[in-house]
Amino acid sequence: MDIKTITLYKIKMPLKTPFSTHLGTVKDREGIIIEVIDQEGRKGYGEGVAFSSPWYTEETVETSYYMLKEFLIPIMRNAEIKHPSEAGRVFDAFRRNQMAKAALETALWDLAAKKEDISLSKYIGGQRELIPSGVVVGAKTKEEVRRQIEYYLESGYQRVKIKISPANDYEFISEIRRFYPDLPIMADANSAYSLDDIEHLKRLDDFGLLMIEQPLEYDDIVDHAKLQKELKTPICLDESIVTFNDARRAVELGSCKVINIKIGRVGGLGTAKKIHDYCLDKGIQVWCGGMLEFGISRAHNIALASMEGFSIPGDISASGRYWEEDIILPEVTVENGMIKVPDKPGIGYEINEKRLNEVSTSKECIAL
Ligand SMILES: O=C(O)CCC(=O)c1ccccc1C(=O)O
Ligand SMILES: [Mg+2]
Repeated sequence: MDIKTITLYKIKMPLKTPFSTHLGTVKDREGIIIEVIDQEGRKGYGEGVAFSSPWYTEETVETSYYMLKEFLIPIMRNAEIKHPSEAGRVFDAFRRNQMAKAALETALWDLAAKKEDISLSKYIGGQRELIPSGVVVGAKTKEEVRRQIEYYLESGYQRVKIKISPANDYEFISEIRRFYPDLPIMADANSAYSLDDIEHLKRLDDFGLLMIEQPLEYDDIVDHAKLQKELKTPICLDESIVTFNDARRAVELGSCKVINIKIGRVGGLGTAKKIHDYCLDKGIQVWCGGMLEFGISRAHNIALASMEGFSIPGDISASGRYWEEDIILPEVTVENGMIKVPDKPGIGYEINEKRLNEVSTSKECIAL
């Protein structure tokens, strides 16, 4: 792809409001921004979505940075990648580290679409011009949950996801149902339950949740299959799906009825597309997950969610949901619950250079 240089930025930005799950609270978001430049001066952007500590997956900002610098960028010197769809196979010479791989791979997709002078959405076969948006509430009290939901509904969001655990699930969801009997809600447990909680989880069936996300262990597909047989509420897998074969096996086992696709978690847009195509064929619903991301990953998510199978509103909210000022221009906005898919080349957003520099804690340019 004639790459000349790859620049890695580490950035850090405070969230507008802290985001809590039963696993902890995120106040400041650190991440990696990648800029690839080709011989003709075209620029492609990717974002590393690992967190500062390994609470969601085993990767961190520092481990993905290390992987990028020591292995993924060096292997590009020998591999001669002609199209971004080949990058996944090249990077799979190294085990896992999906978020590091996705950060670089998505930058190549942006660049390749820009070379063809079409939007990334069109480039990957997306069809939607508008995508439905959803918002996630990660709050500590039911009052906070109610206040946030009221605010987001006024802002036009039409689907709400709530973070739950055995300590607050019934309290939070019954409170929401009391005020919003018909609101489409989903609940994300981030592995807060075990099979011992089957009776407890059955009580949630009465609330008519769209789905419950990742109730059991982060690497499980066997116990989820047992649980799905007992629950009316559809199970959606997030953490358990890290590769295409994870998705295939989970579907074959009946571990879930829905899959949350995150580009970072599955190692890139190539695998994300492949999981989408497979699920569309098998009648498994998919939607696009979120990682409290900055604008570049948000833009990649929008392109992905423009594909046919993404019929359920994803965790793709406006830039302003998390940031005082994002690193892209224009920022992502939500109108009547929908996000407009950009039609400009590549990800379709410009980089807000001033903001990027303001929030950068380091910058390193590597020649290829
Ligand atoms: O709005 C978003 O970006 C996020 C949502 C979210 O639920 C999440 C945020 C950070 C880590 C994991 C998850 C998750 O989907 O489990
Ligand atoms: Mg989740």
